[in-house]
Amino acid sequence: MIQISDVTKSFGGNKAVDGATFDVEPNKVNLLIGANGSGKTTIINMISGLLHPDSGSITDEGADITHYTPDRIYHRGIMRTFQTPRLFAELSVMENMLMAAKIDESFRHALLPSKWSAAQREARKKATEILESLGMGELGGSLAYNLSGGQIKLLELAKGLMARPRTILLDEPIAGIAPALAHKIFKTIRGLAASMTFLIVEHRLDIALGYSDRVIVLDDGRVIAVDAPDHVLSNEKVVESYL
Ligand SMILES: Nc1ncnc2c1ncn2[C@@H]1O[C@H](COP(=O)(O)OP(=O)(O)OP(=O)(O)O)[C@@H](O)[C@H]1O
Repeated sequence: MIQISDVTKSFGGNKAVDGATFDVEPNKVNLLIGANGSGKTTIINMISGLLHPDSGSITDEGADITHYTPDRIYHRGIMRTFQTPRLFAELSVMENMLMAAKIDESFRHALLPSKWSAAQREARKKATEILESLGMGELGGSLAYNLSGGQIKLLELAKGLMARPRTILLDEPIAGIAPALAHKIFKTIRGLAASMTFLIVEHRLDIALGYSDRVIVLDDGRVIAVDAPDHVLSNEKVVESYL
């Protein structure tokens, strides 16, 4: 479980996150919502090590990761995606997937060509499985710049899964995606939550709530509610601040 405890982060005089405390429960789809500028992405950036809190702490399975660098966070099994996908447009879908593969430490240190090719074969197999599970099995050879907006979002998720994360932080995974594909992305997330933890920032509540287990609501950098998806929209504080 990831625990965010009394975390504060300011940019100049602007308190983006102001004493936020909440848990990211394991094997659940945890949804993080709030108005524009309420601090959601800043929290994702702090959990993934891109930013560090001014005060407060972040723990993962009891370990204090508050000041870990992004690569240490990644090697703990915490993976993130970005609002704007970061792909290599000139490379194929499969090549993008292979770039995201986590090479086992022993292979990195051994530097034996035979081991590298074994690692590559394994990564390619894993990439094929993930692409197929997301209905993108046919697209391995396509150049990333030929993908639709929805397929790009799916590839971003697929790349995230290549590192076999325990926890995955998704920043607006369905922004700008047509409803049918958006539902498909969330259905996939729902299925994966049996063996993985999700913390998802998303504005499209009409879709996201139906696939979430719990909702954390931010207002002006503070957590104002942690509620069940079917109660959150009638929570007075949430209606007042966000809806
Ligand atoms: N690097 C930065 N430098 C200065 N101010 C920042 C920076 N990052 C975020 N902020 C400010 O911190 C506040 C919270 O921003 P953040 O991006 O975390 O909000 P958000 O809830 O993710 O918003 P959105 O829903 O629009 O993505 C905003 O006032 C924003 O302008």
